[in-house]
Amino acid sequence: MTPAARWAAAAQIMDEITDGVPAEKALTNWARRSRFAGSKDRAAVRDHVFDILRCWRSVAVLGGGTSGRELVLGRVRQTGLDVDTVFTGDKYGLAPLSDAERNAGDVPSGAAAADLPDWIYDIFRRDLGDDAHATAEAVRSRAAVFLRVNTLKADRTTAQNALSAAGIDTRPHDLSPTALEVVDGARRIAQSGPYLDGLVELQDVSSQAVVDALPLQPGQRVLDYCAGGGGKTLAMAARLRGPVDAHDADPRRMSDLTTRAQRAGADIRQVAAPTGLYDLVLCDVPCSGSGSWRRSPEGKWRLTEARLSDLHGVQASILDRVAPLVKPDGALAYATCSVLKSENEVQIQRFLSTHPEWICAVQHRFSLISGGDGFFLAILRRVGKSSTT
Ligand SMILES: C[S@@+](CC[C@H](N)C(=O)[O-])C[C@H]1O[C@@H](n2cnc3c(N)ncnc32)[C@H](O)[C@@H]1O
Repeated sequence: MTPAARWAAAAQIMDEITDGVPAEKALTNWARRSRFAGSKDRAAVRDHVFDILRCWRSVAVLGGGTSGRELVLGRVRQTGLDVDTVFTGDKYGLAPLSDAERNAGDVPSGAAAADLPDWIYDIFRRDLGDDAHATAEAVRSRAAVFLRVNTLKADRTTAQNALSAAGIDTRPHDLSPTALEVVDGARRIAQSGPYLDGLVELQDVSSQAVVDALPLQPGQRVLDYCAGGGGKTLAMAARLRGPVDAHDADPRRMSDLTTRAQRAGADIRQVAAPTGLYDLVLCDVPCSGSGSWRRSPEGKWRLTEARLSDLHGVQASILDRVAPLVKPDGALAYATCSVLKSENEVQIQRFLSTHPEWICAVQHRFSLISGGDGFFLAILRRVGKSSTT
C-alpha cells in the first residue's frame, strides 16, 4: 500500500469507530476485507488510527470535523505532513481537498488541545496541579513497550541477550529492576523464543514497580483479588518464588492465566471464593484506566460521570469485602491505573474513616511523566482488632 492508501484506510476505519464500532473490531473488519494489506501496512494503519484516537479532539478541530476524512486531515496537519501527499486523488488515496476543506479547521485550545473531555480536563487541573499539562501530553503520546523479566527463569542480562539474539533490542528502565524497554523489534516479541519460553512477559514498567513496592516475603499466603489477565499475579509469584492465589469476579478474565503461568513456571491457584486469612491481599481494582489511556485511548472518550461514580462504588465495596481476609498485621494493597484522586486518595480516606483498626503505611503515585503508565498504590495495614472478624 502507498502511504496515501494507508491514510485512506485510516479514514474508513475512523468512520466505523465514530459509528460506534470498537477500534479493535473496526481494524479487524478492515483487515478482513483488505487481504492485499501486508503486515507493515496493517501496522501503519493501526498506528494512524490509534494516533487519531489519542488526539481525537484536537485533530477534529484542526481538520474541521469528525468524519474520518476530516480527522485524517486534522492529523496530517498536526504532524506537519504536506496534505497534498495524502489527499492525492489516486486510485487508492483520498480525493483531493476542496477549497472549503482547505479553509476549514482551527487551532485547538484548552481541553481540546489537551485532548480531554471538558469535565475530565477540569479534574486533571484540580487533581494534578502543575503536572496536569504534562500528564495530558503523556496521554496523547504512544506508550513505550515494556517487558518484565521473569526472575523464575532468567536475570535481566540473560533475558536481554536472548532477546537481542531474537532481533529485539531493549534497554533496562530505572523504575523497576525487572523492566526492559523495547527499543526495536517490538512486533517480533510474541513469536520470539524468550517470550514463548517464559523468560519475559509484556508488562508496563509502572505495573512492575507496583509489585516491587509490595511487602512480599517468601512463604507468605498471598491473594490477587482482582487478578484479571494475571499480569501482577505472575509478577508476585516471581518475587515470592511460591504460590499465589488468583481471584476475579469474572473468571473468564483469567482464561489465559493457566497457560501464562505454565510458560512462566509460576504456581498460580485460581480461587473462586477466597477465604482468609492472608498475609497480603492485592486489589488492583477496576478503574477509569486514566493512567493507561494512551494504550486504550477510546477509554477517555467513553468515560462518563455516571460510569465514574459506579466505579467509585465498586472500588469501595471491594475494599470493604477484602479487609476481613487479611491477617492481623497483614497488608491490604490497593492499586489503580488511574490518575484521578476520587479513585485513589479519596477511596483510602473513606476506607480509613470507616475502618479505624487500619492505617495507611504507604501511599504512592507512579506518574505517567516517569515513562510508564500512571498508577496509584496504597498499602494498608491492620493494626487493631477488626470488628468484622
Ligand atoms: C484493573 S483489572 C485487573 C488487572 C490485573 N490485575 C493485571 O495486572 O493484569 C480489574 C479486574 O477486577 C475485576 N473485578 C471487577 N469487579 C470485581 C469484584 N467485585 N471483585 C473482584 N474482581 C473484580 C475485573 O473483572 C477485572 O479483571
